[in-house]
Amino acid sequence: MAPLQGSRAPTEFGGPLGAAALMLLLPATMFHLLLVARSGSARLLGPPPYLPGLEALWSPWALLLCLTWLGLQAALYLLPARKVAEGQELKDKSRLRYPINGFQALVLTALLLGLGMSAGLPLGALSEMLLPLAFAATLIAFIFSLLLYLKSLVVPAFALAPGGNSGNPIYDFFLGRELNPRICSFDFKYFCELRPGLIGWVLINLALMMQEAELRGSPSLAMWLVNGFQLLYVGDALWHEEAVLTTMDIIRDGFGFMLAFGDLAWVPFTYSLQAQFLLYHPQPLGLPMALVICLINAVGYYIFRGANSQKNTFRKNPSDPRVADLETISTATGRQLLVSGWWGMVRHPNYLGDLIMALAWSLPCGVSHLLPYFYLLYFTALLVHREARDEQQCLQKYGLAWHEYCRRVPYRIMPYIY
Ligand SMILES: NC(=O)C1=CN([C@@H]2O[C@H](COP(=O)(O)OP(=O)(O)OC[C@H]3O[C@@H](n4cnc5c(N)ncnc54)[C@H](OP(=O)(O)O)[C@@H]3O)[C@@H](O)[C@H]2O)C=CC1
Ligand SMILES: CC(C)CCC[C@@H](C)[C@H]1CC=C2C3=C(CC[C@@]21C)[C@@]1(C)CC[C@H](O)C(C)(C)[C@@H]1CC3
Repeated sequence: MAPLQGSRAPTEFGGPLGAAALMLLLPATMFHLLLVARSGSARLLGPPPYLPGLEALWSPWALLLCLTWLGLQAALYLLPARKVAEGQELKDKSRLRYPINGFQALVLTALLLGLGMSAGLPLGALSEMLLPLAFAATLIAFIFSLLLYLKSLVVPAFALAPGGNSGNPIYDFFLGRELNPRICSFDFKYFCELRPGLIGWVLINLALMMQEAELRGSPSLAMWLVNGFQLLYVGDALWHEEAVLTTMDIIRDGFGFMLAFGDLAWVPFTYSLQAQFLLYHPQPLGLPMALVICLINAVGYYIFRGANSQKNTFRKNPSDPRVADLETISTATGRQLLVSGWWGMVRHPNYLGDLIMALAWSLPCGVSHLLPYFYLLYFTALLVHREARDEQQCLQKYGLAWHEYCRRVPYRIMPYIY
């Protein structure tokens, strides 16, 4: 077993007790949302319409379907890539290599699906299987996290994540002990972060749209908007796949239950909540309102993409002409911090853009129910918490220079508000 030297006190996410609570609360919330979305009243805050028995949750076919999906995405991951990118420098000064072929996986999945559907594959039927599929995905995430935890016990200390190496098994199981678990060149965390869950999310959305077309003759305008916006988001993530290599999930967090469940179950089954709601609760949406919502999504996307690309370009090459004129602060580490452009507006402009898009994804569902706004509420909490975690890390990394950045750019996410 790897020694626990350098282990940190388990303080994030409320320590071991918080981690244990989240491991129960997150799957329970996901099942609550799935049940409520199809109920007549669709009340986010009320009790679930019924408690499903094991026969409604467990289906060997659903498990087989989930495993086939993971197998297909793993096979697409292993195909030759247009580029192989290097990750950030690790503790032992080495850099891992990652295939950049996520967008190719999305296109190939769409082609395979098109072929399947033209041969009579009833994609809409997937919408009837969401409960057993979510159960199977949760089961897979639990077993997978357990295997990852066991694997982490035999790796050298330098391979452990700074946060999930506290010595408390519950906390470490939740946060993840090993930073970059791999078998040969297959990187489990990088694979799960971007492919099965994100592509699965748009697949579920499409299935819900097909089902709506079957029930009502054609998909509603609201369903088109939700599908279009979220496809753009997923397509964008896979197109800019390399950028994920600098996120805290890849650089700092281990791969444990939080990310395994988040990637494989939470993302596909809760991020598709608006489309689930629309299938069972059709909402009228006029063209002028639809145009306003498209504009809100475009503004959000413009800020999100602009901010993320500006930082990535700057981090890759500060003398790139697109960022060379921006004002910066020097830090003791040799790295610089941007203080003008998007990063001079607030300290997390990318979060602001992401939140504006989240609003645009809920608005097509009208304002009669709170349920479709769950994503916006959850995402606000996630990003506020994430911002606090990142702030702490930047303070540790950059010290006085970070204080100076906070002085120059006082707002975190929303100008003049937060
Ligand atoms: N849809 C979803 O569920 C989720 C989406 N996201 C999205 O993922 C994206 C990535 O988010 P995340 O990884 O949290 O954080 P960021 O992309 O904001 O990265 C934060 C890092 O950027 C660097 N940085 C911060 N300020 C500056 C500056 N002024 N100049 C230069 N570099 C700076 C620091 O790292 P360093 O200095 O080491 O480079 C810091 O640690 C966001 O767009 C977010 O909205 C995130 C979580 C969930
Ligand atoms: C289940 C818990 C509440 C927490 C789980 C969090 C995860 C669901 C998210 C952590 C960071 C994520 C990112 C994306 C998806 C959600 C998770 C995995 C992301 C891939 C979405 C698309 C974006 O363009 C991105 C910037 C690539 C995102 C990276 C972070």
